[in-house]
Amino acid sequence: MAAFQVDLRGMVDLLSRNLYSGPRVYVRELLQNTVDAIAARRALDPGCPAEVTLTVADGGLTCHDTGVGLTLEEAGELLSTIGTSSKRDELGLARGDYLGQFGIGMLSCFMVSSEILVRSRSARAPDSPTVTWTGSTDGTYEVRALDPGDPTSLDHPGTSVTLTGLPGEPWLESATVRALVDEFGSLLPVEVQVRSGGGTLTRHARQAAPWELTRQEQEDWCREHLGVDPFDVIDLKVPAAGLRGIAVVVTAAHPTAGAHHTAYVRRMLVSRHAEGLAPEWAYFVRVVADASHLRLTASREQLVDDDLRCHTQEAVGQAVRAWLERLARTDPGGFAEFMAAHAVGLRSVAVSDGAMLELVVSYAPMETTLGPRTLSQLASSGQRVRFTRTVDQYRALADVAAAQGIVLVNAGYAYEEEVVSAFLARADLLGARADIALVDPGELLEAFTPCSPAEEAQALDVLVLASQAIDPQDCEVVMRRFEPTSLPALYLPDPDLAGLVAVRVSHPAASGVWSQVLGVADPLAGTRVPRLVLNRANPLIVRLVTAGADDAVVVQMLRGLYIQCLLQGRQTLGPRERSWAAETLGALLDAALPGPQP
Ligand SMILES: Nc1ncnc2c1ncn2[C@@H]1O[C@H](COP(=O)(O)OP(=O)(O)OP(=O)(O)O)[C@@H](O)[C@H]1O
Repeated sequence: MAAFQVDLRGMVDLLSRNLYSGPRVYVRELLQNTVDAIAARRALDPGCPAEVTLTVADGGLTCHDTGVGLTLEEAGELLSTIGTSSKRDELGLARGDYLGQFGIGMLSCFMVSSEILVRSRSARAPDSPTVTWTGSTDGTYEVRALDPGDPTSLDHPGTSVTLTGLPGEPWLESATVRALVDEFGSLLPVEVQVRSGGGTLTRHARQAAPWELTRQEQEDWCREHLGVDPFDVIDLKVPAAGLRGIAVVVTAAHPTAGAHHTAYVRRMLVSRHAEGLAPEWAYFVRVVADASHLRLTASREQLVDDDLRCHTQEAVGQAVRAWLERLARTDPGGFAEFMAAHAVGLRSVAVSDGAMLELVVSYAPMETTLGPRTLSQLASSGQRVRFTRTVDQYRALADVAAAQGIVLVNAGYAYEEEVVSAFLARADLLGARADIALVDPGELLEAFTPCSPAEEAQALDVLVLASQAIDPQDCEVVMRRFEPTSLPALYLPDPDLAGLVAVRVSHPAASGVWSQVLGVADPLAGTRVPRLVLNRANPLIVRLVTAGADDAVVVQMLRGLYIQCLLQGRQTLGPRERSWAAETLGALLDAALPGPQP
C-alpha cells in the first residue's frame, strides 16, 4: 500500500496563511516546547534546572532549554513525523500537564527559517550521545548521533533549536525576539533569557499574573497592558476549568465591539482577543485569565468551543452579575456612574437576553414622575403606571398625568420602550400587582373632571367656533377641568406620536390612495383623532368662554393654543399650521403696537 506524500512547503504555507495569525507565533511554539520539555524532565528529576536561553546571533536564533531532551529514536520519530507528539497519552488524548498536543508546532519555525537544526541530549538516557536532527523546507531531514568528542555536543541534558534566518529576516532580530518573548512568555514559570550580539542579556518571564497582584497593582497593570482605566476589577475563579483571573470592568465599551479577553493556558499567552470567556451581555468586562484545563484549537490562538468553555462562560457571567448586584446594593453612587456609562448598551442587550433584562429592570432606574424608579419597583408598587414612547410626549404629559395620580414613565430613550415591552412579556418578573401600559390619551381624558352642565352651556359657542377654526379630522377640541390649572390647554395625540405627525402632514395627499391603488386598507385609517383639551380651570380659558370676545379673536386664540401645544409636543407643523402660527404671532404683535392700523 502506498503512503501519503507531504509537500512541506505547502504545509508551511497552509499554516502561515490559514492556521496561525502570522510568523510571530514561532516564538510561542519554541517557548512552549521548552516549557513542556522542562515539565517532562521535572517529572524525572524535580530539582532539575529550569532555564531557557534564546541567543540571537548572525541573523539566526538558537533556543536552548534544560528540558528532558530526545534520544536518537525519539528525534527520528517525533521531529520527523508531522502530527506526532510525545504529549498525548496512549489513547491519543492531550495530556493536561503539557501545552502541546498536535505535533505541528515546530513547523511554524519554517515560516521564518528555511532550516531547523535540533541538537538534543536525553535526560532519560544520560549516557546517550547528543543527537542532531536537521530539517529543511524542501521536505528532507537528517538524524544522527554525534561522536562523544564532537565539540558541538551538549554537556548536559536539554535541547537547542537553531533557526537560520534568510538575510534580513525581521522576525529573528533581537528586539523582535525580546518583544515576542515578553508577549507570549511573560508569566511562564521558568527562567527565560535573551542574549544578543555584544553580550546584551535580558531576563524575561516569571512575572506575577494580574490576578496575583494587589488591587492598586492590578489597576496599574490594566493601564499599562490593556490601555484602560478600570472602573472596577472582579476576581474570577472557575475550578472546573482551572481558571484564575480577573474581569476588568471598563466604562468605554460597546456591545458590538467584539471580545477583548486575554487568555493564558498554563501561563502561556493564547490570545488577546479570545472569544467566549464571558457572556455577550457582559460586553463591559475584559477577562484576563489563565485556564489550564480549557482546550485550545490547533492554532493555539482560540479556545475550543466545548462544554467546559460554555461552563466557564456561565461561571464568569455569574461572577459579573453578582458584582453588578453588589454594586447596586452597596454603592448606589458607583452604580449610577456605571449605568450612566452603559445604560444604552445594557438595555440593548437586555432586549434579547433574559439575564440582562432581569438586571436592568431590577437595578436600572428610568425617568418617572415619581423620580428615578426601576421597572421592578414600579411593577411591585401596584400604582397605575403608564409609559410614553417619546421624550417629548413624556414632557407634554408628565405634569398632567402626575396630577391625575398616574405615574408616567419616560421610555423615549434608546431601547427603553423595547425593554419595557420585554418586561411586560415576562410574567415571572412582572408580578401580580403590576399595572403598566402604554399611555392612553383616552384614559387620561377620562381621568379629567367633566365640566358642569352650566359650564358646558357657557362654552358652547366657543366649541362650535373651534370646530370651524380647526378641522375636526385633524384635532377635536373638548373642554375639561384638570390639574395643573396653570396649563390652558393640553394636546392629546394618539400614543404613537410619530404616526400622528405623518397623518397630519400627509393625510390629504395619502387619503384613499392605499385602497384605490394598492387595494389594501388605508394604514392611517385606524389612528385616533388627537384632542385639544381646553382647561376650564385655567383663568385664560375662563376668560375665553365668558368674555364674549369677537369670533375672529376666539378663532385666533384657539388656533394659537393649538399651535403652541403642537410646538411643545415637537410635532411637525403642516403648511396650514405654519400659516396659523404666522397669523397668530402677527396678530399679537399688531395688538401690542400703539396707534391705528394703516
Ligand atoms: N525543546 C524540545 N525538547 C524536547 N522535545 C521536543 C522539543 N521540541 C519538540 N520536541 C518534541 O517534538 C515533538 C513535536 O513538537 P511540535 O512542537 O511539532 O508539536 P507538539 O509540541 O507535540 O504539539 P503542538 O503542535 O500542539 O505544539 C514534541 O511532541 C516533542 O516530543
